[in-house]
Amino acid sequence: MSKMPTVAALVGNPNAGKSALFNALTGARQKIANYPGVTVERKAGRLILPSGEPVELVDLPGSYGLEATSPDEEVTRKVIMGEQAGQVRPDVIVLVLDSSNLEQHLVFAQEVLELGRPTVVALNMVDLAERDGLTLDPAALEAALGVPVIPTVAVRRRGLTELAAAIGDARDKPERALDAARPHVTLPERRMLAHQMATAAILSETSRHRIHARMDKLLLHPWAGPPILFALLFIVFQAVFSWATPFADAIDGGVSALGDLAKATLPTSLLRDLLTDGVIAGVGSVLVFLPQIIILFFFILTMEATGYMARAAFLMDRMMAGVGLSGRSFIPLLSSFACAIPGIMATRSITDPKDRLTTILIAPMMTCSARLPVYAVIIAAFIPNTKVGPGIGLQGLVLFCLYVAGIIGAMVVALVLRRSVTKGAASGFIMELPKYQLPTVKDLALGLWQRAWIFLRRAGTMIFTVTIALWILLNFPRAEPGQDQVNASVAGTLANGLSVVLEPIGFNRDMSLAIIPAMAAREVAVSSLATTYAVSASDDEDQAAMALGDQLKSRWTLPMALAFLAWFVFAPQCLSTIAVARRETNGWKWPAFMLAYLFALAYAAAGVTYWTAIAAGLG
Ligand SMILES: Nc1nc2c(ncn2[C@@H]2O[C@H](COP(=O)(O)OP(=O)(O)OP(=O)(O)O)[C@@H](O)[C@H]2O)c(=O)[nH]1
Ligand SMILES: [Mg+2]
Repeated sequence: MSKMPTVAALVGNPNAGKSALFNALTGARQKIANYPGVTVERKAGRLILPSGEPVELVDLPGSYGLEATSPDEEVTRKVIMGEQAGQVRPDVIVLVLDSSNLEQHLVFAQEVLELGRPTVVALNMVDLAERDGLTLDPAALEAALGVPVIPTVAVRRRGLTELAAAIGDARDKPERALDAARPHVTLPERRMLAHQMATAAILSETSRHRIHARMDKLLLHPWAGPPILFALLFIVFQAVFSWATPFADAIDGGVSALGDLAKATLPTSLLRDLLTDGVIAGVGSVLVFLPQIIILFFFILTMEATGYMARAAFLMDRMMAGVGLSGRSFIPLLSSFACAIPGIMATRSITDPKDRLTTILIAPMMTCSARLPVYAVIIAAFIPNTKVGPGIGLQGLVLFCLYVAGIIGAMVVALVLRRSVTKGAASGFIMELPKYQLPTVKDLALGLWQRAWIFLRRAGTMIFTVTIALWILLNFPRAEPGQDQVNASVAGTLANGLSVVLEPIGFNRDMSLAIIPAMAAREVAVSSLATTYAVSASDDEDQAAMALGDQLKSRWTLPMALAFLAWFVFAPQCLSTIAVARRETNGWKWPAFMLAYLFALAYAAAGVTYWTAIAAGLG
């Protein structure tokens, strides 16, 4: 009797080791081509069973579920269902699981097994599980899954003969009958089941592995996990203020000493003013925030290195799903806390185009580190350094709230966008969780140094240039005697024009002036305020001696300051972000949309803040 050769397909999560198994099982007998109509590679090869019979083995792209979210996953689903052009339906499914990530891989495994097709499980990477201190019991897993489970180490060719034999046996078995009346299983239920099966399959475990598993149990707990994450972030923002103070004071002292030295040694001239009011006052006012930036990144890098960050993404997945996004958006959004540019670039890992677009559009609302100096200078000047509870400073609390305001704003916008301009179904998401690790001092120091260097380079180039340009625009044309220099200048004229629009939301001339150069880099808002006040006070020795914070206090009211903060939570301040958004979305349409909606939000937020504060009697 002649019949078609048996077809078996390798199915599993990404990185389960499917391709490694495929190579080991088929050796050089491979054919690579594209599936018709898509750019997904079709890899097929010949596997010889122990009986000598040939089997066509197909290597499929990794997948997290049968509800496909990317072209790759779509091919995998279609091949399994027998719907893919150019591929007959496989007779046997070889489900590849990573033993060291068993619980996560068992989620998709359940979906595949529910199809009731002849299936063999390759429990791959048992070497890695053992390295992590975990010994699994294939028999227990076999009992739980109801199909043969063969331990393998693809890269060392362990278990291959057994796997081939099991494929042959499975082919000869009838399809498993399924209970048709079984209710639909939800993703959380699958996760729960996966957890139970994975736990039951553990034969022995070292104490370290057990501790890590316990940590996961707590940190990833659906109720306990989010408050822990929240508390941790809260501590971070408290630390940004309280730890940085002595260092910031030292830098501040150094900068003013340098300014005094320049004033004392150089003859009075416009050039001396450029050096003291422009360069030293402007760049110095931004430099003061180096300690806070370093502290913020110390926490971010530590969370990454220890493996906690991926777990935070995992926790956030459910919340993100609530606004129509997935955990895949979490890492890009989190990177946007450093800077929206790498954040927007990181959205390339999001497979669904509408998910990706939404993530790009909301990324600028994550508080980037360049906004920290603006927040910090205003908070330090207007929010009293008092305690609102044991160990909780009001200043850190306000900073925390500003970050949260950005996040909530982003989530609301995502929700609205996903129901309107970027409508589409939400994609499920499961992520590999890295091992817990202690961060090495060397990596941490290197990471911090890189961040500090980026900040210093910006201060030395972009902020330096913009500050000088602004100083020139503030000093020319020269004022008549008795007239305010800033009002007479080009910059002042521009700002006075702009403040007609911004006055209703509480902005004065100097605030309007500050947000123009801040389009280059947000920190420049601080340096331009410093430069503006240095220029306008240079005739008055008493005023000139005042620190920026005192200047702000004497010229702004509390509602104005709060409105300025609210503006910076939402405003699309930096041109590089717009440029990256253009590049990543291939056109001006979406960046233009982003600019428009962010400006509208910023205007509304500042206005509401201002008038609420006035109504509350804060002014
Ligand atoms: N230590 C060890 N490494 C393995 C084993 N199997 C695969 N690997 C390695 O794991 C990595 C991922 O393996 P792949 O075969 O590319 O995984 P895949 O399932 O084809 O991944 P996708 O094609 O992305 O879905 C590679 O670096 C392999 O060398 C194993 O049993 N033990
Ligand atoms: Mg592969």
